[in-house]
Amino acid sequence: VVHIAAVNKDRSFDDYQRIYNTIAEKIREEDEYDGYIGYGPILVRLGWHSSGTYDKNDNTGGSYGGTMRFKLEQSDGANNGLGNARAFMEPILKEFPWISHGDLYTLGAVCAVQELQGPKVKWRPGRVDMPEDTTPKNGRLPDAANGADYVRNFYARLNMNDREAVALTGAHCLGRTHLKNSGFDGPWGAASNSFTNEFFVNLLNEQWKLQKNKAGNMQYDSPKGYMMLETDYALVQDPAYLKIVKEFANNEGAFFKEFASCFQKLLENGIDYPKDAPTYVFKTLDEQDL
Ligand code: HEM
Ligand SMILES: Nc1c([N+](=O)[O-])cnc2ccccc12
Repeated sequence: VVHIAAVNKDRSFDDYQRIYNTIAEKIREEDEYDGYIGYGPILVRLGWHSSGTYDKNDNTGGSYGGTMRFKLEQSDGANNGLGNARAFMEPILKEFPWISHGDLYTLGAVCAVQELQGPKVKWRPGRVDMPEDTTPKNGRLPDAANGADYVRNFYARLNMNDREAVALTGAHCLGRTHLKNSGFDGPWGAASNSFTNEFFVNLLNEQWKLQKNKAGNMQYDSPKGYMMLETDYALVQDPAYLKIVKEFANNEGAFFKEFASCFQKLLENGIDYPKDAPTYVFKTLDEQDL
């Protein structure tokens, strides 16, 4: 399968910055969502899950076709709860009907990372909505009840190495798990809406206890009420991963640099960009004094 980015000559950087600003202002405005965590984290998850179906072996899945808009993909249990993110995006699609779903879902994720004080993430337009029958089968997204070998294998399918895998999982500094969505619970209090290297600091500094949660699923809990999934904790069980966790815990800049490049790579997996395709770095609201 080949997906060529369609360069829309009628649209400029300003058109996309206007969409960015609309999303960013809506995140700011609707701050009460999910116990005042806000929509940032779930918008990051929407962009990630739109892209996480990619398979490097046959170049299928990924963000290009915007197939997250179809009920088959939405019915994947791993996507439970993302209806809130899609509902957030509905009025944006109405106001800017010219943007593809793939471009919107990935732009929203980049906007959320930047507005939550994360690194600047480069973004390129050109994804084209594909028909429903191109939707990848369910089951391509990862399952949290696994260890390091599974994690390494999963990320390899997305063409991600150890450093990229650790950096991407660092997005678990945002938001939280919800029993009704995934059967995992918490963290309470610690759930944050600012993008930092705290996930790695927590992994190294907290006492973690593997226990059954009230849904009967295994998760790691800490005395402070933090939690880690088994696939999170795998990053300190595997010696190669642990080395990178320590680097990112001690050097937030190194984490930000790696995250910025591999998040863009994740959101663009499977897409061929013509040489005249533009690359955009959006300004935050703060940078525009908005
Ligand atoms: C092995 C890989 C991964 C697994 C098994 C995993 C699993 C999960 C689970 C079970 C949840 C809780 C969902 C809920 O109950 O609402 C979650 C939340 C989240 N994940 Fe991951 N994840 C993985 C990788 C990633 C990556 C690569 C990113 C982004 C780069 C990411 C971003 C997020 C965010 C932002 C949330 C919070 C969403 C919210 O607060 O509503 N995750 N993840
Ligand atoms: N906030 C989180 C943490 N944490 O340490 O705060 C750990 N793992 C998570 C997994 C999914 C979503 C949020 C998480």
